[in-house]
Amino acid sequence: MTMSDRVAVDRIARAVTYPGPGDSKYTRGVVSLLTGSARYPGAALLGVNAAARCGAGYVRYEGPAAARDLILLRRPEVVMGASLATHTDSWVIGSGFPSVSSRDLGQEDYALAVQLLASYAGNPDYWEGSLDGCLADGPKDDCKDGLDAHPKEAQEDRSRVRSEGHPEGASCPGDRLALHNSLRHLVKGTYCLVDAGALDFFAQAAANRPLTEADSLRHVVVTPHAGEAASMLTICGYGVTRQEVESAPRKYAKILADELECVVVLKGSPTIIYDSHSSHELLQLEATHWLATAGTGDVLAGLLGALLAQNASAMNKGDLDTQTVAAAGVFLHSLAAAIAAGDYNSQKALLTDPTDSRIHPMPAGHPICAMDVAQTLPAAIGLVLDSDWAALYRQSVIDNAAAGESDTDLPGFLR
Ligand SMILES: NC(=O)C1=CN([C@@H]2O[C@H](COP(=O)(O)OP(=O)(O)OC[C@H]3O[C@@H](n4cnc5c(N)ncnc54)[C@H](OP(=O)(O)O)[C@@H]3O)[C@@H](O)[C@H]2O)[C@@H](O)CC1
Ligand SMILES: Nc1ncnc2c1ncn2[C@@H]1O[C@H](COP(=O)(O)OP(=O)(O)O)[C@@H](O)[C@H]1O
Repeated sequence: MTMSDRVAVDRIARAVTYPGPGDSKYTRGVVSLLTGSARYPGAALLGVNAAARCGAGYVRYEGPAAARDLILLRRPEVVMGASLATHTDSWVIGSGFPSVSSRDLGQEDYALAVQLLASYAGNPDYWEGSLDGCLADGPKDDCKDGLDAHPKEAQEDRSRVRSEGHPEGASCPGDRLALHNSLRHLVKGTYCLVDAGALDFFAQAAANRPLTEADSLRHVVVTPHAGEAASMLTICGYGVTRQEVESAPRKYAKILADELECVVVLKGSPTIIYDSHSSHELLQLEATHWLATAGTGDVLAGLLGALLAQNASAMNKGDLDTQTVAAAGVFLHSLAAAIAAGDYNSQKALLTDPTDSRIHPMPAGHPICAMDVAQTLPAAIGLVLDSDWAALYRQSVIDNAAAGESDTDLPGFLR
């Protein structure tokens, strides 16, 4: 039976965190975005902007020169270059891709995309067929910093990937097996947000996965809109149109999540966040409709990637689940849009109980563009951190510390 709940601040506050004195840029979440294309460089800027503005410790970018130039002008804090060899807690793949093809992405980014997507799809062998005819060089060697922040085992995996390179560099079967194993291991401790032009490739790899590999899918969140969900469902063997998904989004979010065994964020109004592992459905009903404008999905992808990175260690310890983190991203996206648009109805509905009859209609705001949503993310995060629910959560952290844990884990303001 499907359990259903509204996405509300009490549910998601746990995934929105303060930095503490023990934090560094590495512990606050390293997110790597493989996004944008010569055709859609703007999508890359929107995603890195969102990731940087919502508190990731470190944002890396990999993509075409047009997007890199644009990003460096607007967000100089973003570090250029990301590969299998670099330390990362999460990947964002696909916003601004027309498709996953060497023609659209260039050979190196194509090779990186297929290896990552196939591995996260629980089908690490799938990339071999996809790379046929693509003469990829070894992974880029220009981004080795940050390795010390990960455990020794993961460092060894990255070193192996570096020295053995892409599949073409690993010619004998033993090398390939070792590389496969390293890729499998790398994707297990990290998270992946799959969006836009990477969704079909991911669905294809996941639909053909061997049953033994389903675990890596637990680390994946996919963010289709109705048209993209219809295409993914068709790949999974359901002949579904966009109109059918739009008319029954809850039904199709569940089918897609169950097929792929990952968290599905089916975007629209409402947005549905479905987790096949818990059979739990979360609904975001109160987003301002000013959000319906080009590029806001790219902002959501960057924001979700950053939240996955920030919460990776809590999720790996089992203290937090991927669906809650995904719901936190959708909530913050809606709240940031409501703030940007001056839509006080939406803001109040998000932060209080919408069935409360004391809520009176208020100004419904004005148009926004996607970059405005990225700009107001810090304010949205501040509101969540100031909410009663965040206070309650902080109190539970204090109580746990008082029950025997060291207070060095507490953020400074709590000690
Ligand atoms: N600034 C940038 O760089 C931006 C880059 N972006 C990037 O662009 C890429 C493409 O993503 P996307 O979502 O724009 O197009 P996609 O899903 O391929 O649909 C294509 C066609 O499907 C139709 N159609 C779909 N939905 C419909 C509907 N509800 N109602 C009616 N028709 C609908 C419609 O075609 P029609 O049916 O009219 O022939 C439409 O032309 C992706 O990588 C994304 O990240 C964008 O984020 C924007 C900002
Ligand atoms: N009518 C609406 N009301 C509220 N939010 C909406 C509405 N329509 C779309 N959205 C939201 O806007 C965003 C659009 O994302 P997407 O379709 O991927 O656009 P793009 O690819 O142009 O970035 C999603 O977060 C979606 O949930």
